[in-house]
Amino acid sequence: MLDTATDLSTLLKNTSLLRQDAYIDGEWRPATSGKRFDVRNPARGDVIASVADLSREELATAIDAAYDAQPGWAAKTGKERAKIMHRWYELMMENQEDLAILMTAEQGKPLTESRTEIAYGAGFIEWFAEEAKRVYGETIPAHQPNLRIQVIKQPIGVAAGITPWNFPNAMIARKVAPALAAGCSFVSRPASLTPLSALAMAALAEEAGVPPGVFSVVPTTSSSEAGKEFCENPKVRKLTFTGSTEVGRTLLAQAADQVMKCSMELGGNAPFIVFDDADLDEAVKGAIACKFRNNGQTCVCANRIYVQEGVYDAFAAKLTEAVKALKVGDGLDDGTELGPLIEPKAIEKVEAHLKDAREKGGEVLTGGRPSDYGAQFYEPTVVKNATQEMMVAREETFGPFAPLFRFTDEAQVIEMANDTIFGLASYFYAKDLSRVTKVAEALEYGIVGVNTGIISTEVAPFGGVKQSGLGREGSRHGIEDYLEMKYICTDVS
Ligand SMILES: NC(=O)C1=CN([C@@H]2O[C@H](COP(=O)(O)OP(=O)(O)OC[C@H]3O[C@@H](n4cnc5c(N)ncnc54)[C@H](OP(=O)(O)O)[C@@H]3O)[C@@H](O)[C@H]2O)C=CC1
Ligand SMILES: O=C(O)[C@H](O)CS(=O)(=O)O
Repeated sequence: MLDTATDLSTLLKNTSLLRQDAYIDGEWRPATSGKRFDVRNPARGDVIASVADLSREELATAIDAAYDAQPGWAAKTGKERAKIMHRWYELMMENQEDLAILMTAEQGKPLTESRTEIAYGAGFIEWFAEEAKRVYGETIPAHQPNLRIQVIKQPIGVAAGITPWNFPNAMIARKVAPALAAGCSFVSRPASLTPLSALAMAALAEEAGVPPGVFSVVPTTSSSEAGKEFCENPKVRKLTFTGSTEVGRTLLAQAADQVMKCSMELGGNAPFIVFDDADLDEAVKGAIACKFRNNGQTCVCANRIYVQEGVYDAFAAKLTEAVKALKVGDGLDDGTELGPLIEPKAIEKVEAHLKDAREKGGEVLTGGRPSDYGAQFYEPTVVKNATQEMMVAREETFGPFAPLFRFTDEAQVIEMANDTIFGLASYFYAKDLSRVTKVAEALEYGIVGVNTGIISTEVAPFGGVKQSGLGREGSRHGIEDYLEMKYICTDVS
């Protein structure tokens, strides 16, 4: 259990990872105003840190530093950037346990999940360290004998990132890694609920030899001011955001004035489909992993579970039994599988979706109430007889609420699954090869998990279609969003 910043540092082997000042241009700085904001442990609500609360003007100084440092960073060879990034990766993994403790302390997820996220985030730094060496151009046979045509790729310049509280390390790593690999500099504004992970990443980047100004972390509670500075400052050429579609729309509108290149990883409403030829035990395991990872607080969590008529009752019974066995508790305690939700409004959203489902015919099979464990805890919940008319079919729950919908055939379930403005992740369990091929092609989503509930990896292109976002993160594609393509036409006559 945690109750003060002092307690948090006593849990760490490397206490230098607990940083509470901003990291700008290679220096650790308090806000000039002296303002600070509290970071609380969501399991008990106790204050565990007090972090510098920067002004918009101070964010501008970080952008100035990024602008000044970027040419020197881009002038290094890809191999030189890769060497520094590899060292950063190594330091993240050497400090994995302390980074995981910091993450669980501020975000609440079980330590096992925090450890996994640190490896996932570090994996992006390792992956893009290698990609730094492979930013290839091309030559094109010219349309006239006296001309030579080249295409080269160059870093876009200063990139700015705004990230959410649910993956406080990996969402930053997924952006800063391709940016630095491409030769860009990066200013990171973490969620005010979870700044400690970002600041610890900066401490390790500094130790790894990332030059001053190339990577800065600017905590502030003025999120809208941060967004405006990033969108309006002419030195920023790239905005990358992960969070809700609502905020994504705001940022895209703000970035339009400068025609700024944007990457958007936004909201989702993932369908999880169980066909009558599925392995039901495997489907239950996949549903548990997909629905309850991070306590349902991920944009790729199953939000709607569709089960074919012939196996509905059997699947509902098996899933309910497995959900009842999930252990709710403090993320720092061994064996915890479901930690707290991040803040009171998250509890309110789960309660709203449950109330609406009950009013529209839903029947609770397990859970359906806050947990006695503590104010921010909720019993994992399964509801049967869910319908498309319910709120959960339109909105992301972002919590431990699993609604079971019935369907009869492929055409019907594909229509229901695609009936949403979102298009990030989708999942289905089936064995028939023809069915698997046709359904995977028919689902209007950027990501399709087939007979698996976990799709997150740095090696694949992560991103959504429709109103779930723009661009892809991870994979060999992820670096393209931080590069500009230049076409050179030379008359050699
Ligand atoms: N596609 C994806 O990969 C992901 C999508 N999401 C989606 O985000 C939502 C939950 O995450 P949540 O963090 O609440 O999402 P929000 O969109 O509310 O917040 C995301 C980040 O944006 C900041 N922010 C909020 N308002 C503004 C603004 N006007 N201008 C600039 N920045 C702003 C927040 O700051 P602060 O919190 O300090 O106010 C936070 O750092 C869900 O809809 C979820 O699906 C979340 C994670 C990943
Ligand atoms: O914030 C999220 O939900 C992440 O994008 C999901 S994942 O990348 O960790 O799967």
